[in-house]
Amino acid sequence: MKAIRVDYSPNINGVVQIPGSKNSSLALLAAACLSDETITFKGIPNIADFRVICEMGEEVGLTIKRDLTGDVSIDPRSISSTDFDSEKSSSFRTAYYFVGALLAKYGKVSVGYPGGDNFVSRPIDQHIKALEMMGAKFTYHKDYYEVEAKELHGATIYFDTITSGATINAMLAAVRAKGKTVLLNAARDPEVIDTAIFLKTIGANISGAGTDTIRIIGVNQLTGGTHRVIPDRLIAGSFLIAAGVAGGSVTVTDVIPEHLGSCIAKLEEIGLEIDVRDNSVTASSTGKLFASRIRTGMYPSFATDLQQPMTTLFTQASGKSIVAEKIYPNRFQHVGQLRKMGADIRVRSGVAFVKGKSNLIGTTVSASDIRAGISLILAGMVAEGTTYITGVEHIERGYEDAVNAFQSVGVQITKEDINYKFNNPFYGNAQKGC
Ligand SMILES: CC(=O)N[C@H]1[C@@H](OP(=O)(O)OP(=O)(O)OC[C@H]2O[C@@H](n3ccc(=O)[nH]c3=O)[C@H](O)[C@@H]2O)O[C@H](CO)[C@@H](O)[C@@H]1O
Ligand SMILES: C=C(OP(=O)(O)O)C(=O)O
Repeated sequence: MKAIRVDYSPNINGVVQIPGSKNSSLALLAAACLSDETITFKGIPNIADFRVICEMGEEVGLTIKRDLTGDVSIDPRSISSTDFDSEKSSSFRTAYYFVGALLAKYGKVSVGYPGGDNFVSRPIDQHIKALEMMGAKFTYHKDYYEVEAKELHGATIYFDTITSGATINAMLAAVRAKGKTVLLNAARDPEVIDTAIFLKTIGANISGAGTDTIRIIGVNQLTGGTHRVIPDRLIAGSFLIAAGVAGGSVTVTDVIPEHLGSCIAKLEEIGLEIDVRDNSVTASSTGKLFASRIRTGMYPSFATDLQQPMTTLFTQASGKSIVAEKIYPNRFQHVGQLRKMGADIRVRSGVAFVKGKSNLIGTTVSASDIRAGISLILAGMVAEGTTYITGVEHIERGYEDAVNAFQSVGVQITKEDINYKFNNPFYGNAQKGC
């Protein structure tokens, strides 16, 4: 079994170059299929989700190639089928974007049910509602669903809840649909804007992305083009939080600081010194960490994907902190693992009450999802002794090389095969039973 090993690493220091955003990349890879020519993307991270999309795409004739410079080219002209393998398409979250992107052109798409990080409930009713209002018909099977539309038409769609996924999916479907689509109560996330900017580059008629009303007028043809993916604000935020947990100073470069607004403001409140430049942000500890509260929300509110690393930071702040998780009220799988390391956290009805400062102790813990994994790496940096984190495959869905990135700021971290350690009495620190 692979595990990430983290040894006590106080006072981290260094610079991390932030890669392209996973969440934008997942939307863009599907959006490219709307084109009638070849698309080139710069900055798509080589994460597990990308690799599975390449495999899934290859099976239906969708050619996705990465060249030696890291650029990814996609040629949608060779698509010969729109029946995606259900197992592969269920191994990540966003296979549903291929429905939105391919439906107008091909009239029928089948994919597996969405996978990705499991927060108990992640409905897709707003995706279904939007596509049905545009004329799509869903048929549900045990492991996959089929979506058909003789002709997709524009519609005025009001989202009952703000959702980045359904906003992007409806936008993809509307680009080649007949007539005008208006999306009301749309998500304003940077990834929505990035997808819209790319689509406009290749000829889509979209206005209003970044506001809560997006208008799309369907077009018949889209050209090729080149687009650079926006930087991953969630990786950047996690490294800034890391400086608070371990102490020291971390600079994240190649970022769009505006995307980190709520995170930066919170870190300042908690006691970190933040220096914002044109395309970099530095977080430095001041030796003080104040207890605080966060309430997650859709952009520009505090991102749910930074809630888990922030919870680790609160374990190191003296006093009582409160974490209200409003997007995924069950996104607290990391809490049990942090408690195993000595954290004092209670969860009630979607709210975590964190009492700090706790002296954490290294042990074997398990990452249930990407950000839970990151929160455990951060905890391992200040825990006494050694922490082993299993569930590495979850972390690798979102990070190309988390170990290398954390090493670059001085964290003592490696990826190891831990089976032999469990069976070897000389490795007393590696405990079983995660
Ligand atoms: C690949 C990707 O981009 N993943 C991100 C995306 O997920 P994802 O796109 O799945 O999340 P959404 O923005 O859609 O979800 C926001 C909220 O809307 C709810 N909802 C969503 C769709 C729907 O049909 N019905 C519904 O009720 C969700 O349960 C959640 O409470 O945004 C989440 C919220 O910022 C992030 O945690 C994920 O990292
Ligand atoms: C929840 C996440 O990812 P996904 O939506 O891909 O499962 C995440 O990136 O934290």
